[in-house]
Amino acid sequence: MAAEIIDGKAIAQTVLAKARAAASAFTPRAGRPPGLAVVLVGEDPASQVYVRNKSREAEAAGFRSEQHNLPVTTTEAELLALVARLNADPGIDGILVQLPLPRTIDTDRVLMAVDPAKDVDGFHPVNVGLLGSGATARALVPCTPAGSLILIESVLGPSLAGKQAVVVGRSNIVGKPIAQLLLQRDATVTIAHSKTADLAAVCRRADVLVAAVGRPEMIRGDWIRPGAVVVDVGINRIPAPERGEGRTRLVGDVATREAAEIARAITPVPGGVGPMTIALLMANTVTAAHLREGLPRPVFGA
Ligand SMILES: NC(=O)C1=CN([C@@H]2O[C@H](COP(=O)(O)OP(=O)(O)OC[C@H]3O[C@@H](n4cnc5c(N)ncnc54)[C@H](OP(=O)(O)O)[C@@H]3O)[C@@H](O)[C@H]2O)C=CC1
Ligand SMILES: Nc1nc(=O)c2c([nH]1)NC[C@@H]1CN(c3ccc(C(=O)N[C@@H](CCC(=O)O)C(=O)O)cc3)C=[N+]21
Repeated sequence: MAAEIIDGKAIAQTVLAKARAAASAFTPRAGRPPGLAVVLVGEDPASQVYVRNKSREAEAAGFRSEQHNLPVTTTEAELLALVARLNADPGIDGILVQLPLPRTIDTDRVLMAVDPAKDVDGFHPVNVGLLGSGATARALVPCTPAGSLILIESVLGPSLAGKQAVVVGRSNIVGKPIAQLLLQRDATVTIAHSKTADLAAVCRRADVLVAAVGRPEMIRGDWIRPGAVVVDVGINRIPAPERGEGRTRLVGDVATREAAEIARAITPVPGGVGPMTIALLMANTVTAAHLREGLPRPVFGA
């Protein structure tokens, strides 16, 4: 039996509709729209595409939207000065510094300089700590993990009690926060990584399998537990000579076609987690705006 293909694009649209509605109720109450500033250092073409999509969505949601494109030669001091200016701007609720930053810049120092109340990526240690201690009512939760959870919820509902969840990948921006969210929903969580022995066997235990590795189609069909829900966070651009000379295509970390023979449900790439990430950025910006104005936190889940 073929798996349900979880439609991340459609579910992202429902989140975006809620974010737009919350923004249009917020604007007259606060006397200003929610504001989002996206900062890009350098000219990585993939980052340019993502940043442009983020700014476009922010405008469609009725936000004040700023995009700051800085040259690759920008110093850490210059970037910190921009962050300080955005922190001090009362009309800016969300600050996103696109990663990766050039190697000449200390990423942690920049992420720690963002006002935690404006940290719509959820990368500041204050928000990491709030998430880890279960204080999610006040935390800004990272976009990709929050979006992944909504996709899981669309199949299994809010409770993961009794389920085994396996997250492959332990990065601070994806793997670890996803594991925290799954734990909070009462899943029994395993975090696997490059030093894990017999990864295939670990994955085979998963009722919920999240792949956040960055290795094209590494996770094969026979690693999937029959009936599992599979979330493929990976975004890998690989050569696609069948599409013509020099062409490429996007694939995830899971061999989707193989896995779909075994799984209950699976997210596609593209059209799965990626669109959710952008939608949750808009949701987090509206949330930050409400919290900063002392208004009740809006709800964006399924
Ligand atoms: N859809 C979206 O919106 C987003 C997608 N992504 C994508 O998700 C993927 C992961 O991103 P990110 O977390 O930032 O990546 P990182 O490179 O920071 O982390 C990758 C993780 O995978 C682990 N890993 C690497 N190779 C293996 C292996 N052979 N077996 C098991 N584990 C392995 C690493 O282990 P170790 O810690 O031991 O090195 C590490 O924990 C990428 O493809 C990225 O493009 C990222 C952000 C958003
Ligand atoms: N501070 C910061 N925050 C981030 O959230 C962040 C970041 N830095 N750096 C890079 C990663 C990657 N990321 C993606 C967002 C959207 C898609 C997305 O929309 N993907 C589409 C396809 C897009 C395409 O065709 O290229 C999809 O999967 O359907 C993908 C990846 C956010 N990231």
